[in-house]
Amino acid sequence: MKNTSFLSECGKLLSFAKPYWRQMAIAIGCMVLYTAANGIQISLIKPVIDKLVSGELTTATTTALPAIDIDPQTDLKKNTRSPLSEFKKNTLNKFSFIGKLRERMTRSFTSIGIVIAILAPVIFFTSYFQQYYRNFVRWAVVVNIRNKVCDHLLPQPLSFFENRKSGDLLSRLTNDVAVTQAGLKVLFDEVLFLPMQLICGLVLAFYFSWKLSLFSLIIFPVVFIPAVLIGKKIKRHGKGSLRHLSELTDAFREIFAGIRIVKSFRMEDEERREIHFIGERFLRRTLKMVKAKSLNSSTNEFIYAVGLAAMVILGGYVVMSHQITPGELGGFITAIGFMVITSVKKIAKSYTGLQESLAGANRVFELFNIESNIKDSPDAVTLEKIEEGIFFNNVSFSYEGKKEHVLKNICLNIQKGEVIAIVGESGAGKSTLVNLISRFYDPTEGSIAIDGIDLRRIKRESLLSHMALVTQQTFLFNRSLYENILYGRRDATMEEIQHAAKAANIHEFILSLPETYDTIVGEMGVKLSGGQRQRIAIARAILKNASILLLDEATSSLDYESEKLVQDALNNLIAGKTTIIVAHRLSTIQHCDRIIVMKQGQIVETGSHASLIHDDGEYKRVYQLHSNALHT
Ligand SMILES: Nc1ncnc2c1ncn2[C@@H]1O[C@H](COP(=O)(O)OP(=O)(O)OP(=O)(O)O)[C@@H](O)[C@H]1O
Repeated sequence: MKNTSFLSECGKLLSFAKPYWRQMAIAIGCMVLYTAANGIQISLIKPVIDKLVSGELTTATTTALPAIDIDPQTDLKKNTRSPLSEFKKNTLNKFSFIGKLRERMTRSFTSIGIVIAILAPVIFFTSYFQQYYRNFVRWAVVVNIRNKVCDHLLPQPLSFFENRKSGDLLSRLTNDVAVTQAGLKVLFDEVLFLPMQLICGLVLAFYFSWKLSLFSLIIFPVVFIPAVLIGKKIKRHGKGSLRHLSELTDAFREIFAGIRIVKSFRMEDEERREIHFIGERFLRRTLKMVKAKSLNSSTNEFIYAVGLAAMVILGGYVVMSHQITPGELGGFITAIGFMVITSVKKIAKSYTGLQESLAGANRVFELFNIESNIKDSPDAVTLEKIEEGIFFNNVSFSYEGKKEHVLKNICLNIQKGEVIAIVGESGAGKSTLVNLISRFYDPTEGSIAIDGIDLRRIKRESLLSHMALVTQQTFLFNRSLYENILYGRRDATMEEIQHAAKAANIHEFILSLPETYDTIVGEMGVKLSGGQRQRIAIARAILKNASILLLDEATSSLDYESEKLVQDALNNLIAGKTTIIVAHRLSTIQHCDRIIVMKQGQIVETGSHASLIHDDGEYKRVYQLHSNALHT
C-alpha cells in the first residue's frame, strides 16, 4: 500500500461515515451546545469566588451591583488594567443587556444556582444525543466497512482465495476492523469534540487572564512533539502486532478445521507449541507498542506536572501583585484544568491511539486495493441458452506465479447434450480443465467459447447460471438440509426440493431423521456420511437444472453401496444435460459418449471406451492397471 499521510488516512476512514451525515450533523450540533453550556457554567465560577472573597455574596443578596463592572476588586486593579479587560468592559458596555443579564445571573447563590439548574436539562439532552449519535455513526461505519469488504472480496476470482490464508482474511475482518473501530471512537469522540472544548476553554482562559493564557500556550507544542514522534512507532508496531494476530487466527482455524488429522497423528503437542510460539511473537510485538504508548503518556504527564507548577507560581504572583482577582485565577485554573489541559491531553493521546487504529484500518484498506482479474468485459452479453456446445480453441494455462503450463494446446469440442469423461493420471490437469469451463480461471493462451462466444464476453452471472458443479469434497453449510438443497435455486418450492431429493436418492433418508428437512447438518456436513453429503449436493444440482454439469470425482471416495445410490442419482441428474465427468474409477464412465485421456496437460487420446480399448494406448494401459487392482 502507498505510504499515505495521516490526514488522508483519517479522511478515508471518515469517508465511510458519509451515508450517516445527518446523524453526524446532529451529534456535532449537540456537541456545540453541550460545550457552550459547560462554558457558561465555568464562567460562573469567577463571580462566586470574587464575591466569597469579598464577603459580598450571601444566599439572598438583594443589593443590586453596578450593571457593568461587577468586579469587586476593581480598585485593586485600577492601575493594572490590561488591554483585554478594557476591551471586555467596552464590549459589555455596548451590549449592556448582556451585562445586566450577567449581573442578574450572578446576584446571589440562588440566582447562580437557578442558572446552573436551567443549564442542567440542556446538558442532559445535548450530552445524551451527541453520545448516542456519535456511537450510532461509529457502529454503522464498522458494519459499512465489513459490508464493503465482503462486497469487494466475494466477486474475487478463486485464485485470490487460493493464494491467501483464510485466517488472515478472517483476522482482517474481525481483529483489524475492531482496531479500526477503536480509531473511529477516537475520531468521533475526541477529534471532533475536543477541539470545541479546547477552543471554549481557551476563550474562557483568555477572558480570565490573557497573560497566564499566553504562557499556557507554550505547553502545546511541547506536548505534541513526543506524540508525533512516538505515534509513528506505535503505528509500525501496531501493524506488526495485527499481522501476528492474523497468523494466530489462521493457525487456530487450521487446527480446528483439521482436528481429526491433528488427533489421529497425535500432533496436539506440536500444534500447541506452534500456537505458543506465534503467541510469543504477537506478545513481543504488542509489548513494543505498549512501551511506546506508555512512554508517550508518561512524557505528557511529566510536561503537565511541570506546566502546572509553573502556572501555580505565576498565578500566585499575578494575584498577589493584584494584576488579576482570585476569582479570575479560579476561573482560569478551572478553564485550563477542566477544558484546555484535559483536551490537550486527550488530543495527544488520540493522536497515538489513532495511529494504532490506522495500522488496522490500513490492513483493511489493503483489501480494497485488490483488483479482480476476472471481470466482465464492457461488451459482455447474457447467455440465454446453449444451442451448440463448448469449444476449447488451443487453450494453454498456467497458475498464477508459475511459468510451467499445466494445460497445453487443448483443442476440444463438446457438443450440446454430450456426456464426456476426462481420465488420466494424477496431476494431468483434469480438474484444471473443468475449472476453466466455469471460468474460475481464464486461459493463459487460446480461448474457450460457448456457442461461438468467448467466455470472457459472457456475463459471469449468466454463464454460471447454466452450470452446476458437483465435486468430491462436497461442501455443505451448517444449516438445515432444506437450506442446503435450496442453495441450488433460491426460489424453489418445498415440492421442487423434495422432488430433487427423491431424484438424488436422499429423500427417504431425510424423512427418517427426527427433524426431516429441518435437520442441521453440522459444520461442513459432519453429521452426514460421505455418500449422503454427495447426494445432497446432487439434489442441489438437480434443483438448479443447469444445462451444463461438471462432475469432478463425484463418486471416487464412496463404498460400493453408496456409490450405487450416488451413481443412480447422477444418472437422473445427467439425463439430457451436457456433462463433463472427471473420473478415476473407469468402471463408472464406460457408457459415456466420449472419453478424453489426458497426460501431462495434454489430450493424448479421445474416443469411446470400446475404441480406446481397441487402440491399445494409454487408456487401455490405465484400464488394465485398474482392473488388476480391483481383482487383487
Ligand atoms: N491452485 C493451484 N495453484 C497452483 N498449482 C495448481 C493448483 N491446482 C492444481 N495445480 C497444479 O496443476 C496441475 C494439475 O492439477 P489438476 O488438479 O488439474 O490435476 P488432476 O488431473 O485433476 O489431478 P487429480 O486427478 O490428482 O485430482 C498439478 O501439477 C497441480 O499441482
